[in-house]
Amino acid sequence: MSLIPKAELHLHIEGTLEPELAFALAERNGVELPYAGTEDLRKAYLFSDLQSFLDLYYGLMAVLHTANDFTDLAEAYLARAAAQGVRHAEIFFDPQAHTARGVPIGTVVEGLAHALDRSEERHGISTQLIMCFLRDQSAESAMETLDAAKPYLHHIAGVGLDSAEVGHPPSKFREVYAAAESLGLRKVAHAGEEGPPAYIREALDVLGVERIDHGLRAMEDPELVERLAREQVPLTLCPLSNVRLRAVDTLEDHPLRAMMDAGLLVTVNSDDPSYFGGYVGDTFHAVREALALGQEQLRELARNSFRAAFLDHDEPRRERYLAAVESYDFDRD
Ligand SMILES: Nc1ncnc2[nH]cnc12
Ligand SMILES: [Zn+2]
Repeated sequence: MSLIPKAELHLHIEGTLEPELAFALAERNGVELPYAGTEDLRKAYLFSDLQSFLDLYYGLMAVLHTANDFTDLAEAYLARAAAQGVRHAEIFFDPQAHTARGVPIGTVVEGLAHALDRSEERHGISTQLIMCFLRDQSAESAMETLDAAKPYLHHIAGVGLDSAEVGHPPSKFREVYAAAESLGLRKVAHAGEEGPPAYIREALDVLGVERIDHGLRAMEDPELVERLAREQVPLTLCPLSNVRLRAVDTLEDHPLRAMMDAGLLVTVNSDDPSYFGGYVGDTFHAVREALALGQEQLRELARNSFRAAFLDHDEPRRERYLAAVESYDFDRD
């Protein structure tokens, strides 16, 4: 594991649901899970693509009901993240995956916010919350979700776009992103995970996003790479996720190093760490080993994470975090 101070910018809170917590919540809420136990559940974590993961990921959310459940989920993540060197976390959640099951958005946001509000004091991690629209649902549903979130916007920094990518281009969400912008929300979107480079361009040009989540397939389009490098558009890569969801064959084949060499502003993140075999400190360590990255490259990844973070409202904090990256002693790893 690498303890270098870092920001985590691509993390789905529902993807931190560990089997042990899932079973504890199932018992608390009287939910029957279709697995004999935690080991049986873990055995199901063999994915062939994004959709095969999403089916399990949405299914397991059945155990999340009360605000307290969401607090416990976020609290467990923050404790683990702190132990992995995370100093700042911008956390995704999927409101439609809960409202569709009858759990109101207020229950979700207030439950998460309860943990996030005490995160700095308990774990030394500053936090922000990013609400994602499910791109395989309709644009109308996304707009209804934004409307439903209005009483809770003091807890929400931005909007994102996730779920099954292919066939659901960013342009489908033009109006809801415009509405989010007029509410003062920051904008990011998953693009180029399984979808083509054209989706990355659309996310930038049609939605006006400030960061691209994944952006892996940008490497197929040299002109796009040149633009992303010139504009220093942050890409929140998730290498362990890409291996588990078969976007790349092995970690050794991951283009992270090539992307850094091309001058891209890349960050390394865990995506859904409970499902993909590691939290972000584990991910730093894994890419270091697989791609033979040096200390200066790890420092660059950590520096990039704070440069790409939504910390504009508190530049002195960003400077403190960056100073901690520069002075980090790798003997601690
Ligand atoms: N890697 C991923 N891609 C798209 N949607 C997601 N939701 C949770 N993880 C995701
Ligand atoms: Zn993701």
